[in-house]
Amino acid sequence: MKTVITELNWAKGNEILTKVGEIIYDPDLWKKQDLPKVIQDADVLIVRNQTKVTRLLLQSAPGLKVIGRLGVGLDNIDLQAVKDRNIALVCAKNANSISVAEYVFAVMFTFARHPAEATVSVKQGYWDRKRYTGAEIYGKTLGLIGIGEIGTRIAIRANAFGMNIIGYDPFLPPYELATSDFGVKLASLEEVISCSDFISLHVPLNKSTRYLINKQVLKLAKPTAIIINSARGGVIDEKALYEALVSGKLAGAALDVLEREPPLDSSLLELNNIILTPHIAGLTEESQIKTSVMVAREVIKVLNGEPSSCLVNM
Ligand SMILES: NC(=O)C1=CN([C@@H]2O[C@H](COP(=O)(O)OP(=O)(O)OC[C@H]3O[C@@H](n4cnc5c(N)ncnc54)[C@H](O)[C@@H]3O)[C@@H](O)[C@H]2O)C=CC1
Ligand SMILES: O=C(O)CCC(=O)C(=O)O
Repeated sequence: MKTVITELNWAKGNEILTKVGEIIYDPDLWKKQDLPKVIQDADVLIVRNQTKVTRLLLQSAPGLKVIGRLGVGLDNIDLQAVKDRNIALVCAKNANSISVAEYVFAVMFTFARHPAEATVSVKQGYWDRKRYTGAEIYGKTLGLIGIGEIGTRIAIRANAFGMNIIGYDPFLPPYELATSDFGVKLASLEEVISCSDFISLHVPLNKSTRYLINKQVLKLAKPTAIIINSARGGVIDEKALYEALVSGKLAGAALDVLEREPPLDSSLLELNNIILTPHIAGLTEESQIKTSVMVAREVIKVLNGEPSSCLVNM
């Protein structure tokens, strides 16, 4: 069995795969011209979010049986092409949800208390306590757009901090709501945007969510609101976001994901009321060990014809 891993993976997962066959592991392979050649005799292809798994790329791997996704977002994979070829697709369901949830709290607290900025000012010799008067997140309203694996984990934690939680997710199966179990009051997109102090996005990027947060929607937000995007870049219209942040219609944004990664010359880079991180919300040591082991084990299960709870239904 030959497995090709085209992006960064943690050693534990690679060790499991090495025991059952040959592995080619090159964290930069996703951007190399010879990618199609390297995968031509592969049985398994393991990717993260940068490899573009197109119909054309799949054509260069006629014997491909399984694709493993070291994460959960599937927007870099042509799902129809995978289905047409009858290739199994497994993802690391849940493995990075806690890490993303904790990232959301990291940025909410950063906006509420400004620890990094205050550190800079102390190092510069200031002791300006009034300037760094913060705000509590207790009693504030958190609006969740998408209440799946990540959204629910955020809700559980937000409850512990005494936040009010509202959420928009039109695709939740009725039995799951029971979101009251997580303290989420369901509302329309418009209500969530207009009532929230913090708005956090947790939807996949697809046709229904591209530019879900656009100029019209942003107009509804409180001028004091902070928007957090750790889902996918295309979920927010970045031009509209820039205008809202510059004109004071929105107080701030934290973006872990962008339409173009890295952003290079984006006007968002000029802003002071923004936190920008390089797609690391789900990237912790713990989540990545879990991810690498989960994908390796589930890929092997699929190859052995055993059921896998990480198989993507297509
Ligand atoms: N920045 C990072 O490092 C990471 C980013 N992600 C992103 O977060 C996304 C969500 O991850 P999970 O919570 O694990 O996925 P999930 O599939 O468990 O939850 C997604 C939720 O979004 C809802 N949804 C779908 N379309 C919607 C729409 N138009 N409006 C409102 N809700 C909608 C679904 O019903 C579902 O409940 C991933 O697809 C991925 O793109 C995930 C992990 C790490
Ligand atoms: O794939 C990655 O490296 C980041 C995690 C992510 O975005 C995802 O799981 O969808």
